[in-house]
Amino acid sequence: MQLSRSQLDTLCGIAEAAGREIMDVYAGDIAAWSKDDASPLTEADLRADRVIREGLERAFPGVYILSEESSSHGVQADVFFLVDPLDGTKEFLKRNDEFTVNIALVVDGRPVAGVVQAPALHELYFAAQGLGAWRRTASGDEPLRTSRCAGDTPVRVMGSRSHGGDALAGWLSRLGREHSFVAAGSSLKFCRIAQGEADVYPRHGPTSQWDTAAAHAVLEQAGGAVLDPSGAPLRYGPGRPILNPYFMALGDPAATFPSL
Ligand SMILES: Nc1ncnc2c1ncn2[C@@H]1O[C@H](COP(=O)(O)O)[C@@H](OP(=O)(O)O)[C@H]1O
Ligand SMILES: [Mg+2]
Repeated sequence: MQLSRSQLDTLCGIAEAAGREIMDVYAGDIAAWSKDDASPLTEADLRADRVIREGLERAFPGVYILSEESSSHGVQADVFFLVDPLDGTKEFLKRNDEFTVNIALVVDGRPVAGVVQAPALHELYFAAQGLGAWRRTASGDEPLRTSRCAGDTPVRVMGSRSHGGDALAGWLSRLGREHSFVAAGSSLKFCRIAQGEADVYPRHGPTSQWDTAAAHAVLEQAGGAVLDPSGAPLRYGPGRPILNPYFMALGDPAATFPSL
């Protein structure tokens, strides 16, 4: 299944509708409670999830949806939507604007299309196989292309605002090259690489499939890659562990960096 341009526009519209729900909650007092894994949940996650599920069911009837906030488990599907209605809930609660709506289409384990919307930043990233990768702002749509990472230039490293730790510090010391470090919440880290503003995002901590799939599609279509510790592209599916392995997202697939 390959999306047409109008189907990709439909996915963008669904993400924007979810973003409006999130911003509605963001405008008021935000009540939060803890999920089983101790991560936070808010009314915004649930409202965005409902809008996305309704939108996808209407536009793509019969296609399975695996969402962080609502899923039937144990389903085997070669074609499915992988959804994180609000990635960066901690950033949302801290009110630093770095949270995103994420919708990916996965076919045979690969994210073939993805939409990442940052409603508070008024940025929309979208991509699909055969249609390229794009960033939409108030100024219009611009095509995304990653940067090449020459060996003699400083490396621009992206990392989590909320999760990092000793493993990241160790990796930076093994990098052995001049570098800058920029923190960002949620899947925006992949998007910054997709738009050529950063080179690499080494993730040494847990993430789930829905945290990465949509932005993975954007980065791949912009010329980058998301690799597991063996150097193979990260893969997705309801039959796989929901937790991703550690990974490295990079703009220049030919660049060499220390292993995770
Ligand atoms: N212990 C853990 N287990 C699983 N996922 C975790 C985790 N700690 C952080 N994450 C994931 O990392 C995401 C945030 O990443 P970052 O810190 O880079 O912004 C969270 O997304 P949510 O906000 O959707 O829960 C969460 O899914
Ligand atoms: Mg998430």
